[in-house]
Amino acid sequence: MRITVVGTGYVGLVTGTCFAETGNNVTCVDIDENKVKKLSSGQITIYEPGLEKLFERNLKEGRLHFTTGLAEGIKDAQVIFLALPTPPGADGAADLSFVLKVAEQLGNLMTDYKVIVDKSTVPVGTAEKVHAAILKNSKVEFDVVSNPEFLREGVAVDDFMKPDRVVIGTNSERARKVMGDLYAPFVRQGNPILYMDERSAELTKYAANSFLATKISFMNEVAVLCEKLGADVDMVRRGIGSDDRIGKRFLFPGIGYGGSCFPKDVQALVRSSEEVKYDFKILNAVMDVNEKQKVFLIPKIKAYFKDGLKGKRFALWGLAFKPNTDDIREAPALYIIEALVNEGATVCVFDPEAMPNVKQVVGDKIQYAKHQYDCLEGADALIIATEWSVFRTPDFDQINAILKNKVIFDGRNLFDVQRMQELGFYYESVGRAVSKP
Ligand SMILES: NC(=O)C1=CN([C@@H]2O[C@H](COP(=O)(O)OP(=O)(O)OC[C@H]3O[C@@H](n4cnc5c(N)ncnc54)[C@H](O)[C@@H]3O)[C@@H](O)[C@H]2O)C=CC1
Ligand SMILES: O=C(O)[C@H]1O[C@H](OP(=O)(O)OP(=O)(O)OC[C@H]2O[C@@H](n3ccc(=O)[nH]c3=O)[C@H](O)[C@@H]2O)[C@H](O)[C@@H](O)[C@@H]1O
Repeated sequence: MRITVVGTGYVGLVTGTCFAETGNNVTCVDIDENKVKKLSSGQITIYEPGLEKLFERNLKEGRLHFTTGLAEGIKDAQVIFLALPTPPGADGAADLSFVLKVAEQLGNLMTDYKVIVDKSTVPVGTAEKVHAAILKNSKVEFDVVSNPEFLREGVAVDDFMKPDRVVIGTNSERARKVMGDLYAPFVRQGNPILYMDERSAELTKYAANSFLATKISFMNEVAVLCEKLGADVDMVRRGIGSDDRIGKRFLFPGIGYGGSCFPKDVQALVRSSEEVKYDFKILNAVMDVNEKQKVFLIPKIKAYFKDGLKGKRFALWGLAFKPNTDDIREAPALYIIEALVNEGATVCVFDPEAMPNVKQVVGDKIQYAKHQYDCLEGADALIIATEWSVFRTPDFDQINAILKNKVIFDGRNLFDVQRMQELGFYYESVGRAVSKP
C-alpha cells in the first residue's frame, strides 16, 4: 500500500518505519527542514532501541521517503496518517491547531479517495472536526479514521510490531477494509483489531493513559502509607500484583510519572470532562499526587542535611523521564534539580542518553559528568532519578571510594535495603525502610 505519515516526530517515524518494514511504500512529511534533511540522508533523529536498523534498511531499499512538501507527499497515498503534536493549550485541553491546519490543507490537495487517520492523541469529537476541516475544501470522497497509538518510548518498535491490540474507529466499511489490510501483519499473534466508532476510539486512548497514570499515583500513595506504617511497598506490590485482576505491571512506585503523554493526557481528559460539566474526581487526585511525587525525595534530603542544602553538592544519576530514551519532557529529575539549585546546592549529573537535551534546557546551572562515577567526586550524596540498567548493579566499592558521604537517595527503588545496610550506606528509597548504618 502507499502510505503517507504527516509529522515525523516520535510516533510518525516509528509508524512510517514499521509500515515500510511490512512492505508498504511510505512517505513521511514534516515541516522541519533540518529533520527531513537528516532523515533523507540516513541520519535517525530519535533515540529508540531497534529502530535505526529498520530505518536504515527501509531507506536503503527504497520503501521509506522523506519530504517537506505535503502536496508531493500525499499525491499517490491511499492512507494518510496524521502523527502531529497535540500539546496542552493554555487551559490544559489538547491544542488541535496542528491537526486541523493540516486537515484543511489536505482538502485542497486530495485528488482521489483517501483514508485520513488520526494517529495523534486527540479528544473525543476530533475525527468529526477533521472531517469538517477537510470537507471545507475537498472535491473528492474520503474517510476519517481514529487509530490511536499505544506504543511506549524505549520499546516502541516492539509495541508497534506486536501490539496488544489495534483500535480502529470508523463507521465506514471501505475505510475499515483498508485499515484491516494494513494492520493484518501486526496482529498475527492473535491479538485483536478492535473496530469501534470514532468517539469510542478517541476516548479509549485517553482512558488507557489515565488508567495507567492512576495505577502509578495509587501505588505512590500506598508507598507513602508504607513508610508511615512500617510496611514494605515492594512486598505490597507483589502481594497485590499476583492477583490477575490487578496485574503485575505499572505498580512501581517512584518519583512520579513524566514524559510527553501521561501528564498532558490526564490533564486533557480532565478538561474534556469539564467541558461536559463532569468533575472527574479521581483524575484530579491522580494529578495532585503526581505533582507532589516529583519532589518526594526533597524533604527526605532536607531532613538528612539538618544544616541546610546551601553549599552542598549532589550527584544525580538519571535525567530521562524513564530508561532507554533521551526524552526529558516532564522528567522528575528536572524538578529535583530545580529544587536543589533553588536551595543553593550544586548538582552534577549523569545520564547515558539525555544529557545533551538537558544541557539545552538547564545549561550551566548544573555540571555534566562524562561517566556515572565522575559525578560522585566530592558529592555529599547520590540521588537516583531514572532506573537505567547501568545504575542497577553499580560498583559499590567505587561509589564508597569517591562519594564524600555514604548517602544515597533512590527515587526508583533499585537496591535491596538489607544489602545497603550491610554495605554501610545511609539509603532512602520510596515506600521502604531506611538503611541507617
Ligand atoms: N511520543 C509518544 O510516545 C507517543 C505519542 N502519542 C501522540 O502522538 C502525537 C505525536 O506525538 P510525538 O510523535 O511524540 O510528537 P513530536 O513532537 O515528536 O513530533 C511531531 C512532529 O510533527 C511535525 N509537524 C508539526 N507541524 C507539522 C505540519 N504542519 N506538517 C508536517 N509536520 C508537522 C513536527 O515538526 C514534529 O516533527 C501526539 O498527539 C502524542 O500525544 C501517542 C502515543 C505515543
Ligand atoms: O500515549 C503515549 O504517549 C504513551 O504513554 C505511555 O508511554 P511512555 O510515556 O512512553 O512511558 P511509560 O513506560 O508508560 O512510562 C510513563 C511514566 O510512568 C512512570 N512509571 C511507569 C510504570 C510504573 O510502574 N511506575 C512509574 O512511575 C515512568 O517512570 C514514566 O515516567 C504509555 O505507556 C503508552 O501506552 C502510550 O502510548
